[in-house]
Amino acid sequence: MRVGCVTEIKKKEYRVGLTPDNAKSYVSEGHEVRVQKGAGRGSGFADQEYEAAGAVIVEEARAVWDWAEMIIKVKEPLKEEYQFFHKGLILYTYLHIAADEPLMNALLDAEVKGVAYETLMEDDRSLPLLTPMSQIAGRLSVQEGAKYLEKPFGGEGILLGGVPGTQRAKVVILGAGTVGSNACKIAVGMGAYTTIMDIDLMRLNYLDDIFGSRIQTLMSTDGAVRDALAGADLVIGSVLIPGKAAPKIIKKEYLKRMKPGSLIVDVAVDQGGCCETTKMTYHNDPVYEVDGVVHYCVGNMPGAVPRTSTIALTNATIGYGRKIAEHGLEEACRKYPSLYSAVNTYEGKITCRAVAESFGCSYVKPDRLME
Ligand SMILES: NC(=O)C1=CN([C@@H]2O[C@H](COP(=O)(O)OP(=O)(O)OC[C@H]3O[C@@H](n4cnc5c(N)ncnc54)[C@H](O)[C@@H]3O)[C@@H](O)[C@H]2O)C=CC1
Ligand SMILES: CC(=O)C(=O)O
Repeated sequence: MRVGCVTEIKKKEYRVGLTPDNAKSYVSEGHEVRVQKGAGRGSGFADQEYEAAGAVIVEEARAVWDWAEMIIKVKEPLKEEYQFFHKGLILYTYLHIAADEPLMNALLDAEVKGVAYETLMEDDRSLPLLTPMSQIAGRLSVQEGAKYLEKPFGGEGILLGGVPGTQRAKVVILGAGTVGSNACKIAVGMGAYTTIMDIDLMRLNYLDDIFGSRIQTLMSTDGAVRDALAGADLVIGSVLIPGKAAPKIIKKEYLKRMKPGSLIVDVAVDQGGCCETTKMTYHNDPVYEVDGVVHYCVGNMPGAVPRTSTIALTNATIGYGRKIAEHGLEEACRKYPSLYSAVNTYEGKITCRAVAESFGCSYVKPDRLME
């Protein structure tokens, strides 16, 4: 298969979809690999390393997109990239279509086979291609939260762990999955008074077993969320219903009950955000204020630590990518059926139920189209 990797063009995105080691794996299995010049630089990988691995470096993005049968990326394509879509192209990347109708339409119009990292679900309901970035974003959410609670950065000026004789900061984490549990680990480690909420009691049981009395677990109901926000210094939004737009569990009216200078880090912004006042921000200008509450809503948080993130992401994506390259998407799905869950668009149809439900559109099971 002809496998291509392009430079990410999202603002301050330094990750890359393919490392030189990954390129070597594809080449050694008989595939051809093209990489856009400089694609790996932000993650510390030089063009020469890709060449040594057997990849061909080309100057222009178009020379990769037009040639490739499969493009391996990190972030959802931006509007400038839609012109490169072509029929039958396998696009293996984060797509987050439920929050991006123009992208959905562009993929359907061009009949791209959109294989989304974030919806690939294994039999045990794990999300192996989302997990590594969620681990990173969860840990970063508290790190960034600590920074933007500092007065010079617009926050209320509270230290997460406090010092003897002062109040610790109150951290409320909404969603106890991968982002939430990683945020919890760091918040507890920094000495914050930490509450974590979910609708899944099993997740709360699990975290209670791990952290014991160092955390407060709470069932996430509308009233409990509203009350928890009232005393919070740092709120982390980490809810997910895979493939769907995030539920808006932080209502605008609740902000009025929050402390001036408190902070919401809405990690779920890539699925549209779990707060009614969330708007996507970027690393170069990550925060804004609504009703005195600071919002941090960066949709590519792991892009801030690209060396760690690229390696963590590609450790997970390479295995499925090699299966697709070896067998083609259709045969790979038949042999490894969990791959069907990643196919969001195919032959101009939406093939992910949750995405279709988010837009009230019809949905076709991908295996029916691939018969
Ligand atoms: N902004 C960024 O850079 C990044 C964003 N993310 C996003 O973070 C979000 C969370 O991802 P993961 O932790 O991996 O998902 P996950 O599936 O591991 O956890 C989500 C949790 O949310 C819970 N949940 C669903 N509805 C809820 C509600 N109404 N109240 C409370 N909890 C609720 C679920 O039960 C689940 O435990 C996703 O949208 C993901 O795409 C992930 C990585 C980077
Ligand atoms: C999950 C995702 O969209 C990211 O890591 O940027």
